[in-house]
Amino acid sequence: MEECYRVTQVHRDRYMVKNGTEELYCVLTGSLRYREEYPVVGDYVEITVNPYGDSLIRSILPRRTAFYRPDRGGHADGFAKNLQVQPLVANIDYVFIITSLNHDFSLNRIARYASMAAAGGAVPVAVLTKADQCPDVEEMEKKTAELSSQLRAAAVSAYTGFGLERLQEYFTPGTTIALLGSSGAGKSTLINTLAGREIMRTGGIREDDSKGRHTTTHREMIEINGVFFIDTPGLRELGMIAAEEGISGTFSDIADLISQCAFSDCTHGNEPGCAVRRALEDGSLTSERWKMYLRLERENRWNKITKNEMMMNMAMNRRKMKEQRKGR
Ligand SMILES: Nc1nc2c(ncn2[C@@H]2O[C@H](COP(=O)(O)OP(=O)(O)OP(=O)(O)O)[C@@H](O)[C@H]2O)c(=O)[nH]1
Ligand SMILES: [Zn+2]
Repeated sequence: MEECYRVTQVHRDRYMVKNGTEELYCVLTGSLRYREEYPVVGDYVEITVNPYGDSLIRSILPRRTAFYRPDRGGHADGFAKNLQVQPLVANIDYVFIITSLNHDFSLNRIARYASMAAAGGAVPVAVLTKADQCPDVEEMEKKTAELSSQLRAAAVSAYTGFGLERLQEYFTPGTTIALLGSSGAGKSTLINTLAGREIMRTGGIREDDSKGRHTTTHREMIEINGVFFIDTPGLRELGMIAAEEGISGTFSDIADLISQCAFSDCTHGNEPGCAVRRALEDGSLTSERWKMYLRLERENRWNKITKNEMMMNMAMNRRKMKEQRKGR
């Protein structure tokens, strides 16, 4: 009997799938393994139910949207290509970028996550938590929304209930929401508040740096009143690396300008016919936005270099260890 299920958990080589209230463990068919097609949380899969043991995932249905692992350029070419197209979660409608309105707040990080979300086809929503700890909530929300026309922003407080009603529009049954945010941002508290009960364990926060401890218990996709929330370790481990494609999505205005520069390798310095400089001069591009674009681009490049260096260091260490073993 073949039926359509949704992947709720991914383990080393077993998958938890769910259909309504029925939950099953599955393994992959040989042909999926052969083609290296692996399901991710949120995927819809066709399975053959085995009442006596693990059921069998026969195929993965086409993904409507996905959130992709950020660009890992800098690795060997073939490897990098694989990583670039590797989805972390699938079939999500919204990505909630959860950032607390205390000193951990970073417009840069929100812009980066928003780029990645949009690149995979989902709508990014910046959920600014702990509004009760911030004196100028409206200002922060405005600044956030101004990052990109694709981005929405809502400041909330799970403690006072402030702003929570603004999230209601996302909670129509059948909607899937991926949660992104650093540890301590308030993901679990928000989910528990919405659910009206403790679904995820919340943790205290270290006073010194406002970074939380990793306290969320390992549940990858949970359903609250027909809405699916995805919170996977994969999403949690996301570094601050943004896909270049995503950056040019959020900064599509700047990408347009750059394409209009007279020289294709324009550095936007003193070249004649530089569309970026023209826009900066006539005020259609603010220097603030341009600087933010440059910073993101620089960090992206920096990440690549350090990744590359890291690989080289690892190779060197392996060689050293081998030599030491031989020496002994
Ligand atoms: N002032 C204030 N504190 C909050 C709010 N929401 C959560 N917190 C506190 O922030 C800390 C971290 O919250 P969590 O919900 O555990 O954060 P998390 O993002 O799930 O963290 P991890 O599970 O580590 O990823 C806890 O001490 C919460 O009590 C809020 O709206 N206002
Ligand atoms: Zn230029």
